[in-house]
Amino acid sequence: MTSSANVAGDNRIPVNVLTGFLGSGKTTLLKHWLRSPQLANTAVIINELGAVGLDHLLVDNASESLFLLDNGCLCCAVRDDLVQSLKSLYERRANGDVPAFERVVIETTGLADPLPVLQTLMMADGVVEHFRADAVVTCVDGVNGLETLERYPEAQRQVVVADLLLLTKQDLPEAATPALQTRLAELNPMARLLLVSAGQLDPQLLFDGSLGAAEQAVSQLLDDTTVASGHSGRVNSLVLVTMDPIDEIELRTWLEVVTSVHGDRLLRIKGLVQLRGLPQQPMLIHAVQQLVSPPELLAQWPSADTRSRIVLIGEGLDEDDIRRVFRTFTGARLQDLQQAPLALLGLSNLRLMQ
Ligand SMILES: Nc1nc2c(ncn2[C@@H]2O[C@H](COP(=O)(O)OP(=O)(O)OP(=O)(O)O)[C@@H](O)[C@H]2O)c(=O)[nH]1
Repeated sequence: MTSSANVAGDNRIPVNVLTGFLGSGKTTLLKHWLRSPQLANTAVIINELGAVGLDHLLVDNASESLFLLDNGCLCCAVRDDLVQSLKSLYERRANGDVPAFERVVIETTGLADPLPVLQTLMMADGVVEHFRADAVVTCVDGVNGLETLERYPEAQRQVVVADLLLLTKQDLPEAATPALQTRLAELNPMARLLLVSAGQLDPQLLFDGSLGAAEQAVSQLLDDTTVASGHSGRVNSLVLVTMDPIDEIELRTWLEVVTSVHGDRLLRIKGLVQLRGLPQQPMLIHAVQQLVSPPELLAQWPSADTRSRIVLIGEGLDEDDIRRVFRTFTGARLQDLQQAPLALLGLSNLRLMQ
């Protein structure tokens, strides 16, 4: 089965699950895709870990159908909320409250096991009547991917369930492709594999019938007993929030220090930072394990909130220690968040936002 245009008599709205481990390039791909005319009528659901969702701010979706499911992992205790969200999305579409989208893309958290998400799409009452699971797209980090596959069962399951595997970051000299490709072919020989740089991939692929659909991938995963299941369970996240502007050099130094001190226990940093002397233009920072991306000055803040917000995800991160080191390097006073600052997997509330 392939995209809606090719499924005779099936008028249900196709849903693509976009998954991949932390920092593998999902949002980069999504941003690129949503600029293309083929995906102009696409509703997007972004599921994020951490007490402060940022990805939805960074995706400049031309349509108004962009939703954030934050603070919990779709595959865990909050699965019912995905059902409610899809039902509500469909009702709002029927009532003309949101544009008449023709496709949905769900970007999972980097730690999601995609199987329960797909099972929800395929079986939940109120969902299967209106939506059908289409191709699963999995990003695999071309730099860290091999090691990540060995360390994290989530990453393996994301690969096994894929119809399309995208090996990202091919522009980086650190990209270690051949061994990783061999491993991916072992885990999922059926999936199509493409090499990608900076999210540059034509979304026409979703429509042309060349990909499988999620059903195949799911049955493959259910049959495959060699793939480890579930969450590794050691991962936590925390967020640093401050109203104090931060010196750029101090910020860059802190980034180098925190990534090297915590080594491979630190999986992900992303944040928007208000620099001293530049109140109108936030700096976007990203690190994936020890690879720090060049910080990027954005033209403007994506929302009215101009506080610096930095999300860190890792294994057993000591929040007090990280806050102390951040204060030491930047001098910034950190806020205590109203919501629980440590958003453990699946324990927080899920909500639907526009
Ligand atoms: N050089 C290079 N950098 C990339 C590429 N794809 C993603 N990145 C960078 O990798 C970092 C993480 O990319 P994202 O697209 O945010 O990854 P993600 O999978 O959405 O991350 P999470 O939502 O945290 O799981 C960012 O700094 C991106 O700019 C690529 O193909 N080449």
